[in-house]
Amino acid sequence: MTVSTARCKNIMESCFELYGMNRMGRMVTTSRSLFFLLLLLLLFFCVTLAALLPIAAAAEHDAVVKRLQEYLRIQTAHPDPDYTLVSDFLLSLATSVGLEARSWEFVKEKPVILLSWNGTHPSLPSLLLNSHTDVVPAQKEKWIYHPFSATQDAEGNIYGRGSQDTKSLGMQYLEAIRNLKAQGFKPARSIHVSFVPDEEIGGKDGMGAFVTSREFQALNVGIAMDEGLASSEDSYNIYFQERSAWKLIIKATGAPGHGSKLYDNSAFQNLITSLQTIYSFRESQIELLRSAARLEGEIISINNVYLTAGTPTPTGFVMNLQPSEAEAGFDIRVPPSADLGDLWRRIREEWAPASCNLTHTFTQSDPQDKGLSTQGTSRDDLQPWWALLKEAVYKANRTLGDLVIRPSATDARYLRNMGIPAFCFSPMANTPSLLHDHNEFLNVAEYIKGIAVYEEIVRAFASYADPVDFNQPVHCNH
Ligand code: MET
Ligand SMILES: [Zn+2]
Ligand SMILES: [Zn+2]
Repeated sequence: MTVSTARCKNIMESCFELYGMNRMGRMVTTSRSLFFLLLLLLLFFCVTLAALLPIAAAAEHDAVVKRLQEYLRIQTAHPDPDYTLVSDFLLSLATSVGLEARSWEFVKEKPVILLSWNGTHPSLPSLLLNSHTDVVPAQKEKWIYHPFSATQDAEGNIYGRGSQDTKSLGMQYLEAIRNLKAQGFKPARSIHVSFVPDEEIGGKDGMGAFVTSREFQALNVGIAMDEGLASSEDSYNIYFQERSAWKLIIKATGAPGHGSKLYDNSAFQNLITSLQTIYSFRESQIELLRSAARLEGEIISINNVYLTAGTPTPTGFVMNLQPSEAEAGFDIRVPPSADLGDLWRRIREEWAPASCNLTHTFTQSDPQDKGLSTQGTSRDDLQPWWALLKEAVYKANRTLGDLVIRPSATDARYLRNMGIPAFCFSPMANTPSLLHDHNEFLNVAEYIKGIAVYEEIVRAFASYADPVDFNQPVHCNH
């Protein structure tokens, strides 16, 4: 036998051994061959898993997107929101996530839905995650896609009324909880996810009715999260107070007359005198913004939302008649620090003085609401939650801006008015703020990152045990 033949034989023997066979073809159970067999099996298992995992992840991703789209497709715009469909949708989601579901009509046909995950230490004050189910109307002819189609474009942007305000947030809460459950997390505090109606029309019959109920009291809410605003930058916006919304109507009366006649004290002249004073005040506030002396939540904004006057005909207006009445509607936003006495005086004496035949009324936001919404959670009330929140967002590899005053209103004002600290935070960064605008959208990747952020927040808040509230050891499932 030559050297090369001998080597060849040895190699063949090794190969047979590898497959557990000797030269006679009988099975030989050597520990080496068993090891290799197991290694092969393991390799097969890993390859199969590696092939299947992305398929499962893609299916899960699709399911997450579908749930958001389904919610966005429910028509909940005022004046005719379909709260019945929303209730059915949310109650069925509660079952799939494994949450206890309750629904109350504190006001008929305006359901408040509450989905709860009971904590291991239910005596601890609970965490409330709030969003609203209603949306503002949308002019479909001004949108690229139908505002209730929830169309996803090639870049992954999902268009829909409510995609920022606030259907995405409601779904992110539930997706985060779904994931935490899958990870085996056990909250120490109970977590309640509320879906309330009518926020966009003042919230009186929604959160307003809910916070004054016995059912709400029984929840013993210690900390709440509500809607924030998208940030066009890399860091998220976060709010701890908000401006209150006043809805002012100014009416002018004046002498009617022929369209050709020039005279003083026409209704339009009186209204325009008022508008000039208002617009010069408005300019002073814009200047504070321009010069960066104040942030948007720190100035008083006033904007016209309608103007009405004239004598209508079936095809337009009578064109040679000066009307005896003219009216303007305004949206005013008032920061908590504003001198309310001064604003009242301004309205009475400068914007709608009786001497110019002007009168004013308020709609939707009543004087009580002004008192209510100017009360904010102080920075002190927000400890330890603010520290926990910052850490949670950091853990999710995202960044958070400073705590500031939100320019527009939310239902959090009802909670703060009950003494409950509340943050307004929607995890939407690198996103233009398009709430109430045409073509409201949210990118799906940003939406999914937001779920991870809320996972960390819920984990941190629900695990936190204040020694004052609680003197037994809490199992914190970090
Ligand atoms: N969130 C809406 C807004 O700020 C409705 C608030 S009602 C006071 O306009
Ligand atoms: Zn909103
Ligand atoms: Zn809104």
